[in-house]
Amino acid sequence: MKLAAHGLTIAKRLSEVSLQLEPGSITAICGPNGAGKSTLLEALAGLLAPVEGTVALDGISVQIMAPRERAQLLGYLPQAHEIAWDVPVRSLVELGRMPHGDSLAGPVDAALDALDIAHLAQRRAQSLSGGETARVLLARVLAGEPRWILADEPLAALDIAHQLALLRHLRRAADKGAGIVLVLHDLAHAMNHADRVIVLDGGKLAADGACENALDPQVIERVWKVPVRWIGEPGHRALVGG
Ligand SMILES: Nc1ncnc2c1ncn2[C@@H]1O[C@H](COP(=O)(O)OP(=O)(O)OP(=O)(O)O)[C@@H](O)[C@H]1O
Repeated sequence: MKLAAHGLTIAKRLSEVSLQLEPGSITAICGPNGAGKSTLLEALAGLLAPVEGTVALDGISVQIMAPRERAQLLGYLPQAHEIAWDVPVRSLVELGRMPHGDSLAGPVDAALDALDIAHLAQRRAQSLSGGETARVLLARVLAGEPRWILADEPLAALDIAHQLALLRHLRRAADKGAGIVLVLHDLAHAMNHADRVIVLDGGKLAADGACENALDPQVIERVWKVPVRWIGEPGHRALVGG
């Protein structure tokens, strides 16, 4: 099930972005602040109407899909990690099952385990730390077992151990056929863990391809305006100032 954007234009935010995303892989969307990353992700999730262009899942516009069907297929984690309801963590994660009309224990337990929050299941949601909140909201997305996971900065509030555990989990989901699309500021995580990187700059595609090419130091210097170089081995690279 392919997710494709065609000539996607959103006034002053995105300009003629076209791309086809493949299931079974991890795609990172990178770019400086204000480049349009969250806008692109929201549009891919069908939550933002484009001025021009289309977003389609296997040729069917995500805009015209019934919200319930769309939510079964596309799991979206927004950038703002806020929980409005002070309900127990487990109930919140169970909300991820809403598109399916059930609260099946299997996927809920799997999501709690994947995000290492099973021990928090009975805690009130608003008593959690920032990183715990982020993991709970991501667990809600995973509990819905969507075909696509679209997550805006899912690693931002997480410590390094939970970042790496989440990346391993997303890789396993991709290996089982899910399409994973992550907005990432950490270019080293993108380099080491994505199959493909899309670089946005000023609402336009600045690079799109294999990590080594899309995050070439020349691209980074052009887009982020900082001289850098990669050190370390493939899969374990670190970015340092050039
Ligand atoms: N609702 C909105 N109405 C008008 N402009 C918006 C709106 N939301 C975002 N923008 C603008 O669109 C541009 C792209 O925003 P977007 O949030 O997609 O960027 P981003 O790449 O995700 O940035 P960041 O790294 O800072 O999160 C920015 O200039 C932003 O100010």
